[in-house]
Amino acid sequence: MSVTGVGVGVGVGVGVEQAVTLSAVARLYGRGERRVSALRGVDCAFARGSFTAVMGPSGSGKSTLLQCAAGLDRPTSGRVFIGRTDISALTETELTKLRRERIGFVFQSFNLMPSLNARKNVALPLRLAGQRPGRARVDAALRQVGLGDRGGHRPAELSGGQQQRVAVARALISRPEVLFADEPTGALDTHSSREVLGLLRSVVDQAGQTVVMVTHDPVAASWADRVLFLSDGAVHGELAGPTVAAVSEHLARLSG
Ligand SMILES: Nc1ncnc2c1ncn2[C@@H]1O[C@H](COP(=O)(O)OP(=O)(O)OP(=O)(O)O)[C@@H](O)[C@H]1O
Repeated sequence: MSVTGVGVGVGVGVGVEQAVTLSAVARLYGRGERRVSALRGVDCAFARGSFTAVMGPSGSGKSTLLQCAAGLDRPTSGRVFIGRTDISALTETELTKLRRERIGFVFQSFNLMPSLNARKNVALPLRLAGQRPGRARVDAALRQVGLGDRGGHRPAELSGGQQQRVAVARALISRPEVLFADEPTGALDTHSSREVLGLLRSVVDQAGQTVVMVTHDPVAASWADRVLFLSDGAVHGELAGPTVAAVSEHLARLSG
């Protein structure tokens, strides 16, 4: 099958070069008069080893797109591929396994377990999958995010930026192909945001993983290779090599 649309190129198929592909993805919520079309037949793809920001006005469908792409939500129609795997065709059990092994997710609110120290938080996804990760592996993940000396600290003993970096280490411990991040810097100050964005950049540049990040912030988006714009549940253009000014201008046009 072939996928067309912004950022994909006419006739480009679901190939090894794409980490994630959405084909005619629609997501309806509610019934009758309360029916909402959060996504209206979105076609897009995210290349392996790329960093994409997804932007758009409030309610344009950004979080829904991320949730469907990450297998956390199911589209009403259309298909989602992680690599060449059609995740729309998987059972819940298969999808859970795929999410554990091939996908990482980072949320705005960190979602760390308050009673566990950083090391235990990072190890948690592997433990839930029935593995017992060695101390060396967990410490290496914490070192990767610059927190090699904070493994024994609980979330309350860490700054917001450090907590988000623990969340990134937790998402990366399974060495996922794709890291999805929904407003990862939304709760952070400028300095901590820069640390987290630098980390996401290095995940792409040094580890060759793929990052897809929803953000409202043109500065955060300027760290990406590409910005994909959504408006009213559909893709409305993209920018390669985004600058803060170009992103702001495009957003103003979409909102205006
Ligand atoms: N569980 C749900 N039930 C009903 N409607 C929903 C649900 N989730 C999202 N929606 C609706 O779908 C549309 C898209 O929502 P979504 O959260 O994807 O937008 P967004 O671009 O991420 O918004 P924001 O920037 O405000 O976070 C909105 O109109 C929203 O109200």
